[in-house]
Parts: sequence; C-alpha cells; structure tokens
Amino acid sequence: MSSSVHAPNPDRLAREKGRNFTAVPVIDLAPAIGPDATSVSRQAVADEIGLACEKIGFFYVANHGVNSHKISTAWAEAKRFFALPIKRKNEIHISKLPNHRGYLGIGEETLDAYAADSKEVFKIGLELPADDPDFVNGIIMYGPNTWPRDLPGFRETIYSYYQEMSALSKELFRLFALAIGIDECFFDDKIDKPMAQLNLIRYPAHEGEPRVGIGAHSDYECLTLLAQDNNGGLEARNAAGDWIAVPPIEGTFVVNIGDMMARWTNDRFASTVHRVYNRSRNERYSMPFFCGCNYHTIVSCLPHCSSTNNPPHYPDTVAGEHLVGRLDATNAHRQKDNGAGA
Ligand SMILES: O=C(O)CCC(=O)C(=O)O
Ligand SMILES: [Fe+2]
Repeated sequence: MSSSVHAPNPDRLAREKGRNFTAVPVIDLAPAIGPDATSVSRQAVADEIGLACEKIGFFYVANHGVNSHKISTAWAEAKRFFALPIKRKNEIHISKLPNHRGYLGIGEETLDAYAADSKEVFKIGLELPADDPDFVNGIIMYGPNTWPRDLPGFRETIYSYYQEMSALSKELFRLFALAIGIDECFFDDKIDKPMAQLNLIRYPAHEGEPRVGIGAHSDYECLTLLAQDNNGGLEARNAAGDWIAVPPIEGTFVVNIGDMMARWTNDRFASTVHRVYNRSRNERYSMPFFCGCNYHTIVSCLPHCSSTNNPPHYPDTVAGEHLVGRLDATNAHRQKDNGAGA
C-alpha cells in the first residue's frame, strides 16, 4: 500500500537532501535476535539500522530467523493462487468484500498517475472475528480474511507466513526504538492489533520495452518487509533522482520505511520513493508485508526527533484515519465507495 509522488513537493525534496545513497546495505540480525545476543550487540545492530533508515530508508536483513521452508511454500502457494482462472480470483474481488482484503486485477491500483501499474494482487490482513468491535464499526483495516475456495493448504501456508512477517516486524520495531533512543518497548502496545497487510503480487510477463510494474511511490505504513523473486526490478530513488537497484539477495528480506514511520520520527527515518521497473520482461512475483501500527494510535513526533531548529513537520495523526485516506486516493474501488463514481 503506497502513495503517488507526482504532486510537486518541495518539502519532500528538501528532506531527501543528503540521502545520496548508491547501494542498499545488508544488516545481519543475528547479533540482535540470535541466541548470543546481548544488550550491547543489540544496540550495535540498532545503530546500524538507524543509520540506514536515516540515510537511505532501505536495508536488507540477513539471519532474520524466518524458516526457509515457510518462505518457499508461501512462494509456491502464491503461484498456485495466481494460476487460478480469473473468474475464480474475481469471486473474492476486493470490491465485493467488507474490508480491505481480497483480489485486485491488473490495472486496478495505480500508484503513479503517469504510468499504470501492471500487476495483480491478493491481500490479507490480521485475522479477526466478524464480531471484532472495530470491524463492526466499519474500520476496513480489520475483520476476517476471505480466502479462495477449493485451494487446500493455501490459507494455512499464507497465514503462517503472515505470522512470521508479523513477528519479525515486532523485532524490528524494538530495534527502531533502540535506534531512536527511546524505551525499547515503546512500540509494543501500539502494534498489538496492527494494521498489517500481506500482498501477494504477480507482475505479468510482457514483450517489448521494459515496463513499469509498480509506479514511483512511497509506502504508507511504518515498515515494509519484502520478499522478491529472482527477476530484479525493484529500484529506490536517491536525492539526486537516480534509481538505485535493490536486487534480490539470497537469504534476505528487503526492509523499507513507510510514511507513517517518517511522520513518527519527523522524517529522521526516510520513507524513500521506489518502483518496480520490469526490465527482465519475465513474469515476476513478490510478497510485501506492510506493517502499520494499531488503527487508533495517535502518531505524534517522537523524542529525539525534533529540536528548536527542526520543529515537528506534521500534526498529530490518528494512524488509521490517515492510512484509509491514502487508500481512498489510490484504489479505484475505494473511490467509488466514496462517492466519486457512485
Ligand atoms: O514488488 C516489489 O518488489 C515492490 C512492491 C512495492 O513496492 C509495493 O507493493 O508497495
Ligand atoms: Fe512499495
């Protein structure tokens, strides 16, 4: 879930100054979350992460602790889902569901008004019962998931992968807190009912010129944990406007900061613009997990993120209201819901 960046935004350009990265670092998480981790080794990893978040907004994590079998089975199930006939996928089309879950076909989500995305997506979120009070109150980020029928094993495998991503995100939030210099547990009670979504994405193969898979955008939430296949194509934009490749690296996930964490840290952490430019022309798959905080969290400039010369850039924000506002702007079916088309 992400936002277009085409509106001229001088503030954003000013913030990007100095973020002239030419590569994205790999950060080893073992000294932070492995069996021999100490508070000193955790802080050292957190500082490395903090630097990457400040200068780049992107990093890879290695030794992340996610079971490789869970990752490979999730890939296999994602491919099985997209191979279903379109009629079957449309049975669980997002526009037919009461919350922000389900299937979106090619061209139905456009992140950059100047270049349509070429991708299809299946979305799930935190599994909650239909009587969850927030869902009953119409909060579309919550409630039950809707799964494709007659695809045995899909639900279990994909939700188990979701839970792995959720657990790893919680570790990363603790490291973010250490990097910022606040209580390590600061985020814990703000992410215990997270607006966290897993997208399975398929970018179709094509002929001819390289093609935009997903247009230039920044992500909306706090952090994104991305698994990508071996085709490459993910690119992050540095302050000079150059597109820096973020290629697949075996055994890692790509992590990037989203707009909500940029707001929380007063842009100390960078929500860096990125895109997928499909040069390989092959079919490409990816699985981004977008971890936001709880819907009702008030996101307010954190300590150590402002000063008299650098006052808060953003008003306090209810995280969920902000996120849903962004979704309304980029999802065709949400615009209809909101009166633009009906
Ligand atoms: O597919 C990818 O590699 C990146 C996807 C992405 O940036 C997004 O869905 O926000
Ligand atoms: Fe993204």
